[in-house]
Amino acid sequence: MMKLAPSILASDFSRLGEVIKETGDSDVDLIHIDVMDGHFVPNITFGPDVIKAVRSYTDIPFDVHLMVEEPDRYIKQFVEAGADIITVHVEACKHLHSVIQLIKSYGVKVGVVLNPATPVDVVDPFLAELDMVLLMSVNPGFGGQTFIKSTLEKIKQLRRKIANQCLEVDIEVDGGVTTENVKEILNAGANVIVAGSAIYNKGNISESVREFKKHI
Ligand SMILES: O=C(CO)[C@@H](O)[C@H](O)COP(=O)(O)O
Repeated sequence: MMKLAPSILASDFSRLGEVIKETGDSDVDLIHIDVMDGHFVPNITFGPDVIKAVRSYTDIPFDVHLMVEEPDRYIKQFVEAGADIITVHVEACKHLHSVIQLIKSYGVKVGVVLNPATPVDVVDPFLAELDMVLLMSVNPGFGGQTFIKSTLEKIKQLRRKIANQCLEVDIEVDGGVTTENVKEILNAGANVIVAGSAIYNKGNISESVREFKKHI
């Protein structure tokens, strides 16, 4: 089952509440929220207070992608703000397994994120403990970049690992996904698609979602 997670990074921040409502009222499965700290990535976005402020605008699950150094310092705040799934970068955690355990201890879903240069094998020791692996298909920090093609091979490798262990771990792909390449990404084995510019740069959100889904 393919899931669509629009990334609000590309949306109009001056009307964030309405954007969340309009997105939630469209045919989407998750709302992808990019949290950037200006250290792990060279950009700054929003923190838990902003997420808390918009949480009541929809019931659609919030998929919170922490591009933050040592994210364990903030997990509790993001859970309290209303995150349903929290993903952390393997490159940003000093003690990755303890961060996974910490997130699970709050009863929310957990995922790890791999940058384009990080090999898929890093998930081997704890794949069975995860709900999702997010493969970045651009270097994190900004929307509107071009999809890195080598991600397709990483998706296939990861799908094989998940199938070999008979697990039900989602593979999410984030960065440069468009109506032109989404089919190839799904065929490689991804089942959760993040799309920012492809959804929010075209005016009406529901129409963009409907149009995007025609290509799946
Ligand atoms: O996390 C990130 C960027 O760091 C992504 O979520 C982007 O926001 C995706 O945007 P598009 O590439 O779809 O415009």
